Amino acid sequence: MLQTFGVIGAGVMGTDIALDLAGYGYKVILKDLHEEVILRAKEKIRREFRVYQLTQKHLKALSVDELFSRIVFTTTYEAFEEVDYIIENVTEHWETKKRVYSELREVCRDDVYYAVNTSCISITKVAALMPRPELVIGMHFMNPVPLKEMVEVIRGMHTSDETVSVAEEFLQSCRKTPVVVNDFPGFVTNRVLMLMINECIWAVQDRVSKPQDVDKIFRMGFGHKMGPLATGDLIGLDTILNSLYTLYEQFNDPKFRPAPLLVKMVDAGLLGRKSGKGFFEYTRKG
Ligand SMILES: NC(=O)c1ccc[n+]([C@@H]2O[C@H](COP(=O)([O-])OP(=O)(O)OC[C@H]3O[C@@H](n4cnc5c(N)ncnc54)[C@H](O)[C@@H]3O)[C@@H](O)[C@H]2O)c1
Repeated sequence: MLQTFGVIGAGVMGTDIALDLAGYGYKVILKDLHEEVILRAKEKIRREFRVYQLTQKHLKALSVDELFSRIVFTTTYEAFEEVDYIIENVTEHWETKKRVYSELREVCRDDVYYAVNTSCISITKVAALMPRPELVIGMHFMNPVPLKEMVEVIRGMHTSDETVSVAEEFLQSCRKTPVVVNDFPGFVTNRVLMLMINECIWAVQDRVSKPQDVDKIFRMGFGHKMGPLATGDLIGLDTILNSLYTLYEQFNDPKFRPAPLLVKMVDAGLLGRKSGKGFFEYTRKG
């Protein structure tokens, strides 16, 4: 039975996943590189827990202390021999992910499952780094995790049927709906979403329209809950850029070339919500 989850990376996704899993009674070890990131993660989980409690029935009866008693915050791999399942959420950058998997294979038991939370990186390529590639699967959570029911589950070339079943059962235990797809650049979600966000950025760059109006067209014209540029800010513009580079390289297709305005914004540190400013401004970072 899966009891303890190692959640690697305490950024936008890792913090929400730790909160969500702990809310469903799982023990979580949340690891990032630096103490300051861990402190920010604690603060974010505490803040967001109160917000999610308003709408999530299962969180209403839980106190913040109970939630925190289920999460170990750390910058080391010390307790990782007790981990049954890894959910990896480090930066969308191949060399960064590669380093993390080379560390995990040294510290985790042989029977541990690995869920790669990635926007576009190949699950098959990550699995090739591991001694048992059949235990590696893609788990593309939607943001914000506690509010989004659908999870795109990606079957790598070597992912076993048992690994898929275990992933589906675990997600259902957290009231998620898994949709299983095959490993291909960007899967279904980001093959389409990244193109759409990028094309909207090109439209702003070409002065066709302002960010507010681009998003208004999608919200009011197409009934989207959130416009593409606000979605880009929510995801993180650095993650959008890295995803576009990956799609561009893997498909070898110029339709994925990032808009120079996106590159410039990332260079300037305008990353969206996590930095306080992207296409729109936010009163609080994170
Ligand atoms: N942001 C989204 O909306 C979203 C949605 C679905 C999937 N994803 C994917 O999830 C992954 C994480 O995205 P994010 O938005 O949380 O990124 P982020 O930049 O907010 O956080 C990444 C975290 O990883 C940490 N990290 C880097 N190297 C590490 C290491 N060696 N060990 C431990 N931690 C390390 C960083 O310090 C940072 O805190 C990416 O692959 C991304 O493509 C993101």
